Amino acid sequence: MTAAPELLTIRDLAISFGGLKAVDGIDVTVGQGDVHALIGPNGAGKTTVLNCVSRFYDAARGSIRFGGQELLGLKPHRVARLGIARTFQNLELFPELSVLDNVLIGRDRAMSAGILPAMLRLPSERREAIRERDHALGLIDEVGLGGDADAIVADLPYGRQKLAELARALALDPRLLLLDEPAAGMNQTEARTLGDLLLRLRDRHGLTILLIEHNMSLVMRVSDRITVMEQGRFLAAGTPPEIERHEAVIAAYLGNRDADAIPRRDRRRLGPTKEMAHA
Ligand SMILES: Nc1ncnc2c1ncn2[C@@H]1O[C@H](COP(=O)(O)OP(=O)(O)OP(=O)(O)O)[C@@H](O)[C@H]1O
Repeated sequence: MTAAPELLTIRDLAISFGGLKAVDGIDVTVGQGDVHALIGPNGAGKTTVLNCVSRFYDAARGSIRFGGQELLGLKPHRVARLGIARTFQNLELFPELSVLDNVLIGRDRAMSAGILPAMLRLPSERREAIRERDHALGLIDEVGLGGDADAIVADLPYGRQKLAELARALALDPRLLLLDEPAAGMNQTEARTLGDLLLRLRDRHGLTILLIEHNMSLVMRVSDRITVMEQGRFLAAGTPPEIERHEAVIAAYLGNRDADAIPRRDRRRLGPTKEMAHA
C-alpha cells in the first residue's frame, strides 16, 4: 500500500485483443502527489492500462477509481474534464502548428467556452484570450521550450516535441498526468533533465504522475513507487529500492531481450548482467 492517500485505484483490470490477454487482472494504487512508475518488458500491457484509464479502450472487467469516482463507463472527454491528461508513446501533436498553438488547443479543451472563439469577440473576452496566451507561454517556458514557442512542431527535434506535448498536457490543468515513455529518444543527460523537470512540475502544480518508462535510471530516481507488469499480469509493487532488489523483477528483465534496452549501469542495479552470469 502507498503511504499517500489514494488518487487512482485500479483493481482487477482486464482486457483482451482476440485471444491475447493484454491486461489480465492488474491492480495499481497511485498515491496523491506521487510519481508512480509502471514498468515491465515490451508488450507487458503498460500502455493498454493507460488506454483504459483514458477510456480509449473498454476494459472487459475491473474497476478504475479516480478520487473515488469510477471511470469505467465514462467517455474520454469526461475523463479529461475530471483532471486527467496524458502524453503518448507516439506523439499526438498537430505537427504543422506552432508549439504555442498546440498548447492553446490543449487549453481550449480545458475551458468551457473555449478561448479560440473568444479571440474573435468582445474586448473582455479578448483580454481573457490574452491571459490564456500568457498562461500557455508560461507553461512552454516552464518545460524549457521558451525560445521555441513560435516554432512549428514538425521542425523541432523529437525530444523537444515531447516537451511540447508535456506543455500541452499541463494546459489541461490536470490533477493526474499520464506519461507514456517521455524519455524515449533522449540520452541520459536529457533524461536526467527531464526527471528534474517532472519533479518540479509535480511540486509546483500539485500533480500526481503515472509514468511508463524504460529508462531505469530515470524511473529509479523520480519514482515514489513502482508497479511492475509482465505479460499482462501484476508482478510486483514497491519503492525503487524494493523493486531493484526484487528477484522476480530481475528475472523478468534479464529473461527478456528488453534487458538489452536497460543501460549497463541499471542492469547492475537490477541484478547480475548476462556477462556476469557467464563469468
Ligand atoms: N489495439 C490493439 N489491438 C491488438 N493488440 C493490441 C492492441 N493494443 C495493444 N495490443 C497488444 O497488447 C499487448 C500489450 O501491449 P502494450 O502496448 O500495452 O504493451 P507495453 O507494455 O506498453 O509495451 P511497450 O513497452 O513495448 O510499449 C501487446 O501484445 C500488444 O501487441
